[in-house]
Amino acid sequence: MTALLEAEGLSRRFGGIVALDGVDVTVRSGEVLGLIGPNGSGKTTFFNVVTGIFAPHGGTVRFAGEDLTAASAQKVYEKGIARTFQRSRLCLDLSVFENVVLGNGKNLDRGIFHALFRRRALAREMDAQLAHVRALLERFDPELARDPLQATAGLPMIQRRRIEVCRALMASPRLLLLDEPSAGMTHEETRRLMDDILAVRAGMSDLAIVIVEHDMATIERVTDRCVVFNFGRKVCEGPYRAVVADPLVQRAYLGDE
Ligand SMILES: Nc1ncnc2c1ncn2[C@@H]1O[C@H](COP(=O)(O)OP(=O)(O)OP(=O)(O)O)[C@@H](O)[C@H]1O
Repeated sequence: MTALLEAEGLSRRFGGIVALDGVDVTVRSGEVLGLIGPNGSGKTTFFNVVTGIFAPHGGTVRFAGEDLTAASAQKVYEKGIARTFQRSRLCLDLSVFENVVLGNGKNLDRGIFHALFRRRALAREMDAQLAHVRALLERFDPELARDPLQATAGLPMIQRRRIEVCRALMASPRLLLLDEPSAGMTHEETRRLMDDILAVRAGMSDLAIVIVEHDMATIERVTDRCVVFNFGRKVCEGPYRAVVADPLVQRAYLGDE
């Protein structure tokens, strides 16, 4: 598998806190990489720096051979990296369809004149979008696909997570970053969501996924490889079984005693 994302020596500080301290992380095309580590070890900061939310204070980010160091969030997204957030980012007043289609800004941004004077073309595009959203939702949950115009408020957490993942996939990314998808869900809901994500990914063989997750059963089940952070540094990488057996990783989680 070829390298899709190559982060080298990535650093980021917040005042006196060194959230990322020169980490090297490579993500290969088509793999599922688990990014794990104790609270505050820099996992979300890594996502934020890679996706252009925060500029790095050192190091480089290359994606598909292109330098994306300090690129804007919009550019990173256009180049094919999509993400979900730890806390739900849905607009609860909007419908399921509207929430998902927000992820397709790349293709819908035609400007006000298109909307005002090319009404028929716009209607055709909206119909195509609806069909696309429906097809995507169908792969996650036929229940959601049956009524994409239903309100998002009131849906259970697992449906909201599915909508967020669909929104990220609407951009047809090559790399999907999932930040604690199990947050706020039961073990059973997490298992079902991960089953869905893996099933969808089976039809997208080149899609690489990086998943930040505290639920180790999920990490063990879905990842090909793991990278472990502690205090902003990479302490270990390898298959799940090897990393959990590593004394440095055990010390990171359990302390020195
Ligand atoms: N915007 C910010 N401003 C100030 N400090 C921040 C900011 N973002 C992260 N930090 C700090 O950087 C360190 C790493 O945080 P980060 O959220 O990346 O860790 P994490 O591994 O994702 O943690 P968790 O598993 O709890 O989500 C922490 O000490 C955190 O308080």
